[in-house]
Amino acid sequence: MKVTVVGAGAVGASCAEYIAIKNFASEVVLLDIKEGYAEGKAMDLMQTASLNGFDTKITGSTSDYSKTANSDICVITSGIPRKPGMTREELIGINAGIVKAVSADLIKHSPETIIIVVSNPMDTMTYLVHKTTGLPKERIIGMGGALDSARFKYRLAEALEAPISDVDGMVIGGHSDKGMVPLTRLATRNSVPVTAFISQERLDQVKEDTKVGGATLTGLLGTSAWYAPGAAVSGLVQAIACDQKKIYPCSVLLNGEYGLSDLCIGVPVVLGRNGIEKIVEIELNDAEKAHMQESADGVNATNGLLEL
Ligand SMILES: NC(=O)C1=CN([C@@H]2O[C@H](COP(=O)(O)OP(=O)(O)OC[C@H]3O[C@@H](n4cnc5c(N)ncnc54)[C@H](O)[C@@H]3O)[C@@H](O)[C@H]2O)C=CC1
Ligand SMILES: O=C([O-])CC(=O)C(=O)O
Repeated sequence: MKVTVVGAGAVGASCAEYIAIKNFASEVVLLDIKEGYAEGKAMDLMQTASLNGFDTKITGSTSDYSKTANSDICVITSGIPRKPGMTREELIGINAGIVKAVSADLIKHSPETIIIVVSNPMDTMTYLVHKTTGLPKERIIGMGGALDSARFKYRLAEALEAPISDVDGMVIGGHSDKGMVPLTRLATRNSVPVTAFISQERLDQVKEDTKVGGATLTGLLGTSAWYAPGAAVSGLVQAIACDQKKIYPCSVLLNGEYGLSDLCIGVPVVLGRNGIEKIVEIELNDAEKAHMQESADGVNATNGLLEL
């Protein structure tokens, strides 16, 4: 199993590290445009192999896509991150050109690959990859919901004063400060609805804290987060590589599911060796449907800024 990660910055390197530590891939190629940077990150990570007990071979490349040839999975993290006070959508001007060029270079050398898009604004970048590569829709996956759901569970556990392993919940919708739809109605603590333990008011606070999870970290760090994003990507990569058939909310091209078409937005999917093996349709209530439609309107507005 060969995995390429484009962008050896904060998220790309974290993602490569978690993939390696989980020890399921034979090879990870890190590629970056900055001379020597990916090679340096790869060497540093390889020097953790004997300490962390993995056999994955990590190599680096400066813009040489021949090194990525025949990758089973390619992850795109190249592009600029936001700074405090910015929205993800403001990154479109620079990141669209990068994502378009990178995805074209990747499929030239790995025509059968599955692409995972991370660069922001992620739902729109995922849509761009669909529009410009023509890869089958099962093989283009945007990562956002896995991360947002992890943050939701963190906030739920905090509010419930419960261990995170006792908590389950999912965030669908767009990966944006306003567009996320944390499904509080379906969140549980060990199969018991969380509303049995906390007030609606506290749950609403959990929902709001989840939606601004990325912005909160950007305010604290001065740039956006990387540990949980890297871990979330590694989860998707592992689900595909190991044919786990796990359900993760991912940004995928919809064709009528959830009453939406011609956009990529977060919905639960089954991930396996073929990429997106099934889109899971949950029965939403009226408020959730309205929130999902608002979220889709936001994603469509950003998609409208693309020069296709
Ligand atoms: N979807 C999600 O949940 C998340 C998305 N992100 C996004 O991921 C992206 C990367 O974030 P960070 O790693 O923190 O940024 P970073 O600045 O640390 O790393 C980005 C890397 O991309 C490289 N790069 C730029 N243009 C390139 C090109 N044409 N080819 C190859 N490499 C190129 C840069 O040299 C840099 O090393 C940002 O757009 C950020 O908003 C970050 C966290 C979560
Ligand atoms: O907040 C950002 O800009 C990066 C990101 O998508 C996240 O951490 O959720």
